Amino acid sequence: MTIEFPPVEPPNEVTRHRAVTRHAALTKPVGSLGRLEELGAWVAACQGECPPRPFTRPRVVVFAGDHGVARHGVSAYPSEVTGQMVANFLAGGAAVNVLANVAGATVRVVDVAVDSDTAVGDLKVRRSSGSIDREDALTDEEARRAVEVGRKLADDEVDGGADLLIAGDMGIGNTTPSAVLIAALTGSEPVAVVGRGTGIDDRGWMRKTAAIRDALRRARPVINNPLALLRVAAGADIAAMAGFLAQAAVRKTPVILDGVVSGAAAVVAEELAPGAREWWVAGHRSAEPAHALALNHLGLEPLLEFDMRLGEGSGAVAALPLVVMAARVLAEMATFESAGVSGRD
Ligand SMILES: O=C(O)c1ccc[n+]([C@@H]2O[C@H](COP(=O)([O-])O)[C@@H](O)[C@H]2O)c1
Ligand SMILES: Cc1cc2nc[nH]c2cc1C
Repeated sequence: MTIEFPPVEPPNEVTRHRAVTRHAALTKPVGSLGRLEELGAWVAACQGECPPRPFTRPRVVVFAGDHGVARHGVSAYPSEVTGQMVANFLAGGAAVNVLANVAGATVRVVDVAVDSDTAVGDLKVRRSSGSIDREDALTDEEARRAVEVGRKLADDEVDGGADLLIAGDMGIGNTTPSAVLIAALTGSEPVAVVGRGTGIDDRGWMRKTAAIRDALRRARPVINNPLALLRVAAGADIAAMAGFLAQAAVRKTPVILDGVVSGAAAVVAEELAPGAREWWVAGHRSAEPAHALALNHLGLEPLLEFDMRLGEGSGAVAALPLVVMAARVLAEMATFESAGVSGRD
C-alpha cells in the first residue's frame, strides 16, 4: 500500500556554484546581501540557469477542506467558515488575495474536502475528513485519490506556465491533524506540537491536546508508510497538498512553503518523494509550535519570522518579494568590471 513518485533530481549544483561566483563579481562587498545571496543561488540552481530568469507566473494554490475533529471543540471558529472563506477567496477578499496582488502572484482555490457545496468542487475527494482522534481521516482509496489530485494540480500548474508554486490552506480544525503528522514524523509529544490555531482558549487547548494525543496513538503504528499516515491522521486537503509539494519537486519547480499546515504536508511529502525538500524554501515561521519542529526536521531556515498564523499561503506570499529580489539581484546588478568599480585590495 504505497504510492510511487519518480526519483527527485536535486537542483543544479554547478549552476548554484556559478551563482556564488557571480555574486562575488557584483558591485557590493563580498557576502553583503547575506541570505539574499544564498536564496538567489537556490533560484539559479532550481532553474539550472545563472543569472536566473525573472519569475513570470508565481502561483498560489489554496487547498480547502474540513476536518471532523473540528466538531470536538479544537478550533475557535465553526466549520462553516471553510466554505464561506472559499467564496471569499473567489471574490478576492481574503488576505492572501491582497498579498498576492501586491507580490505579483495569482491565486487558485480548490475544494478538496469542504463540508458544503462550493463553486470549485470539481476535484472534491469527499465532504470533510474523519475525526482523527477516533477514526481514520480517509479510506485507502480516498488517500490515494487525494494525493493524485495534488499531483495533478502541480502538473496542471507547471504545464500552464507556473514557475514558482505556493501551497496555501483553508480548513477549520486543520492545525490539529497538522500537529499530529508533525509529531508522528519528528517523534514529538502532544504538548510540544499543540498550538492555539485560530485562537482557542485554555479549555480548547486541553481538548485539542487530548485529541492530538488520541490521534497520535492511532498514527504511530503507521509512521513508516506515508500513504497510510495520510489515511489515518491527515485529511484529503493535506494529502492533496503533500502530493502537490512532492510533484512540484519532481517537476523541478521551486516552492515557497507557508505555515504549519504546509509544513505538515511537506514532512509527509519528503517521505513520499525523498529529496523534494531541496526544491522548497520556508517563507516564514508560523506562531504554531509544531511548525518550528517541521522546519527543523526538513533542515529549512525560515525567511521571515513575523508571528503570522493565518494560513492561506499568506506567509509564503509575504516572503515572495524576497525570492523575486534575490533572483533579480543576480540578473540585473552591475559587476565591478562592467561598472568600472574597483574591487578588493
Ligand atoms: O499557517 C499556519 O501556521 C496557521 C496557524 C493557525 C491557523 N491557521 C489557519 O486557521 C485554520 C486552522 O486553525 P484551527 O484553530 O481551526 O485549527 C486554517 O484555516 C488555517 O489556515 C494557519
Ligand atoms: C476568518 C478566517 C479566515 C481564515 N483563513 C485561513 N484560516 C482562517 C480562519 C478563519 C476563522
